[in-house]
Amino acid sequence: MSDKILHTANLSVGYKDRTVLSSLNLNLNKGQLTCLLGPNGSGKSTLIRTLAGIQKPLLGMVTLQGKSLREVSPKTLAKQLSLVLTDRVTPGNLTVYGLVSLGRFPYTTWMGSLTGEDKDVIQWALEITGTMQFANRHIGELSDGEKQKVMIARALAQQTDLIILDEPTAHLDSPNRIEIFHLLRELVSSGHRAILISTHDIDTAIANADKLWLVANQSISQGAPEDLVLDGRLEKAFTKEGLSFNYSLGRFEKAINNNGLKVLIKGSSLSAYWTESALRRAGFQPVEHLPQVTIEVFDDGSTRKWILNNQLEITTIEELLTKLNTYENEME
Ligand SMILES: Nc1ncnc2c1ncn2[C@@H]1O[C@H](COP(=O)(O)OP(=O)(O)OP(=O)(O)O)[C@@H](O)[C@H]1O
Repeated sequence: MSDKILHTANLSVGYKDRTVLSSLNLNLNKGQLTCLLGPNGSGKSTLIRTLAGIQKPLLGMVTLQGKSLREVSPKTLAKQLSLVLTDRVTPGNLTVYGLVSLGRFPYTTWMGSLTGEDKDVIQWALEITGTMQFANRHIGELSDGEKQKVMIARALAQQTDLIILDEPTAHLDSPNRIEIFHLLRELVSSGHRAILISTHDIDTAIANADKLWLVANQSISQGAPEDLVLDGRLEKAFTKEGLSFNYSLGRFEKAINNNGLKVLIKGSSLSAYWTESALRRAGFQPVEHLPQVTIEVFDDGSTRKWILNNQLEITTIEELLTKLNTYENEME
């Protein structure tokens, strides 16, 4: 049995008089969480709609479980692929339980009655997504984060090996975003599912995805996040957005024309990491050579201190930044 759940061959996607992405030879594999990253308007939703069979390819083809998507009946498709579209309006008068049970539609009879097995699956979907506690509430009464988890529960109730989510973490706060990514990781860890999500959350995607699909030059580069970081493809894809990738902190930052004080940070503890983060935010330049100021960071797990230019002892990052500002002003 192949590990490939979905495959595209020379696929082009777009609209009648406009190709958005082309030459796409992509794979979604079992046991993998893939994140689709790209700037606004680069074609993520267009690709997702094409992979889900909602929109026709302009060229090439999509293969799902070894069969061309064109030949898969709607009922079979619903047993193989579930789709979560963030901005789709969900009827507020449905209860959470009612919405999640809609996920069982490919399996129920024409009368739509739920069997014991259907009910077990719904129960599992509610439990794993942590939405059981509000099963009887109406969708309209939920927060965005809760609603998003319910939409994922509905997709899970559909029991498909492929789940595609278009921006599932848009509108969510940081803890909820992390929780959703954590849930998606748990879902792929069972080994038989593949999950594709499109997101603007680059840092969380780098930390959690097994693979990235990176929109660049009207096509897509794919690879492990770390490979795309190290060979510079990730940074290149976002340079137009005015972002630069900070390789030591592993995250994107707004590219600034930085003429701040050059600072050498000595130390490799967690405190050194956060010192660098604070210094960059404040406009100082962490450097390896020819510093104007040297900071030694000490951290033995219980006490932290910073020694500025081998003399001045400082106990908080806030105080350190104040001292560096004073130092910089004196030098001008
Ligand atoms: N129905 C349509 N007809 C023609 N062009 C369209 C249509 N829908 C979207 N487009 C265009 O296709 C391009 C890709 O749009 P798409 O929505 O796929 O991008 P996206 O990467 O999902 O964007 P975002 O991150 O902003 O959601 C855009 O230039 C958009 O204007």
